[in-house]
Amino acid sequence: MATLGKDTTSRVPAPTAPDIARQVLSSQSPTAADPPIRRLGSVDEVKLLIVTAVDAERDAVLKGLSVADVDVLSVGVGPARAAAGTARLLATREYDAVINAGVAGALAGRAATGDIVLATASVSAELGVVDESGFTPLGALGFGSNRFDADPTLTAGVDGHRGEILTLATITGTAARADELATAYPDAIAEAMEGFGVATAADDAGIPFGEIRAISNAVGDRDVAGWDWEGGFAGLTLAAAALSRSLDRNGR
Ligand SMILES: O=C(O)c1cccc(C(=O)CC[C@H]2O[C@@H](n3cnc4c(=O)[nH]cnc43)[C@H](O)[C@@H]2O)c1
Repeated sequence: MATLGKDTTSRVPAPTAPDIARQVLSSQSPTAADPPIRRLGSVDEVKLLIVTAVDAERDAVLKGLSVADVDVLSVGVGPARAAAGTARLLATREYDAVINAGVAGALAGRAATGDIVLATASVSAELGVVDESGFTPLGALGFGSNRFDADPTLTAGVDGHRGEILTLATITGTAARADELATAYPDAIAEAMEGFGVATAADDAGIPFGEIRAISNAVGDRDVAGWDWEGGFAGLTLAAAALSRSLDRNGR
């Protein structure tokens, strides 16, 4: 006989791709009441700000850092959260420079999982107009710019692939779009979601900017379950350790 009411049998739905991504990243937007702040030096001495999207990235960076005078904070996923969160942080304390760090997708075999990628510039691949003739960046329309050059001295002590890093509010999930981006941006190595936002806040505050990423996946057909988060986080820790050594050498 059919039973009415709640089914108590164990039909647990399989986790979806977004579920998996959320589990791995445990993405939380910090609130004023709960700032995920860990200071490595005294507040008065802090000069470098490292911004990540999520706590897991922040923790991977902190694992590699051995110098004082650096704040590492997570501000949320996407360019809007990145810009707003970074602007808020830059307003609270005087920083000399800001670095955006996190995992990223590699474009068309231009880097491998775990590789470190250092931005020569952070480029918004979406800010502009799309019509029959294709995409025209906002800069070409006379409204500001789609790209911010990174300060090479900030990441000079870190080994990795150097090139443009694209920022998208929409993650690329098809091979066709990945090909389009690779063709449109021959100097781009990777895509992520925050660099241009952090760079915008840095530009507004008049301080230098850098972007350091470690590859967690290839950009293309959506396969979040196949992303190598741990490989990406491990790369991020290595990059932070190299950054630490160079800051140490510079007497920070
Ligand atoms: O595809 C999904 O359903 C999905 C749901 C929630 C979160 C995600 C993420 O991928 C979080 C992206 C996070 O990591 C950076 N990231 C890493 N790889 C890429 C990429 O190939 N394209 C864009 N962003 C990437 C990004 O900066 C975010 O902070 C997915």
